[in-house]
Amino acid sequence: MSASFTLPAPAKLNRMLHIVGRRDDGYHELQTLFQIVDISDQLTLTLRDDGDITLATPVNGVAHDDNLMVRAARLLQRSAGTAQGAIPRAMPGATLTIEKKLPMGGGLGGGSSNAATVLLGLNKLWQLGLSATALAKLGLQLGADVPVFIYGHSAWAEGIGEKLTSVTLDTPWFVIIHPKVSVSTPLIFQDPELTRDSRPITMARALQGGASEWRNDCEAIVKKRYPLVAEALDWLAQYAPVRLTGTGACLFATFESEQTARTVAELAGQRWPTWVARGLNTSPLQDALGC
Ligand SMILES: C[C@](O)(CO)[C@H](O)COP(=O)(O)OP(=O)(O)OC[C@H]1O[C@@H](n2ccc(N)nc2=O)[C@H](O)[C@@H]1O
Ligand SMILES: Nc1ncnc2c1ncn2[C@@H]1O[C@H](COP(=O)(O)OP(=O)(O)OP(=O)(O)O)[C@@H](O)[C@H]1O
Repeated sequence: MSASFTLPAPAKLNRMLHIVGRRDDGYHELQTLFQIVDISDQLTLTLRDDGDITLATPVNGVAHDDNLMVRAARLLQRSAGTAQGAIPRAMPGATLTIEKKLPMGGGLGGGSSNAATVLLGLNKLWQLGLSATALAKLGLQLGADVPVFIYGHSAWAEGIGEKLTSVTLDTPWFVIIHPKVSVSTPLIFQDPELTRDSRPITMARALQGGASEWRNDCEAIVKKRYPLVAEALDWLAQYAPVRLTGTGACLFATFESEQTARTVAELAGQRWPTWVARGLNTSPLQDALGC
């Protein structure tokens, strides 16, 4: 057994996001198209036999025990160590390191993706043999976006983002910019002016796209509360159709040509942190794990 894995934790974009209701527990019912893109954090998971879970590379602003990587590892350890019907057993541990490239709280799902990579990677490193379904169920306890990274495919999502159907999307080039402001997901979802009553549509209709369907219902309120997002969006919209991903703050513009994307990214890069990314239909994580 290999004692160490280095694995990617890619970003996602919400190509569209509609809010169709609110549950009694405050969580929102969504309809969204997730697409994984080819920019990633890089994680290394190394086996240790003393049972400890340690993150050796602290992430700025996130306490060790709150880090979604550490929480994912401990959750898996607890759950596998006390599996129903099995004799409780001593579990191995892991040292985790991360090379963080994705912005935090940007709507690119970085934290959720880190958690998914830890769950899939340690499942293999610890030879647990848990199914993707079991790992996605565990992951959902950590964040609404974890399951899509566990399955690792473009997906139509409903519920709070956990009812996933694999789909195949076009794979354009994206220019992603971070308007240098942090948007709080809970605050946007609590905002009294948020649109929560979009009419549910079918997956087939969503896949046909079109300007009125491929919108993000969080966008108007995020623009209103965060003028820096509005400014960046209006700037980028000069060049191509632009949308917010998740609850922001990141914005993405869609291009058919890599060269045009790179030209616009160069201009954007003079004002904001900017990435050029290609849309994918399968995640580089699943490719690396040979799933
Ligand atoms: C907006 C999206 O990025 C779309 O992909 C996700 O749904 C957010 O996923 P996430 O960051 O993993 O969110 P979580 O950590 O699960 O939730 C953060 C907070 O956002 C709110 N929240 C989140 C997801 C959802 N469907 N409804 C909500 O109301 C809840 O107040 C929650 O406390
Ligand atoms: N490993 C981690 N990487 C990033 N954020 C983490 C991590 N662990 C915990 N967090 C916390 O989670 C918060 C959300 O981070 P994340 O990068 O997932 O946001 P996001 O891109 O907006 O995600 P989403 O699109 O799912 O809303 C961060 O502000 C941070 O406090």
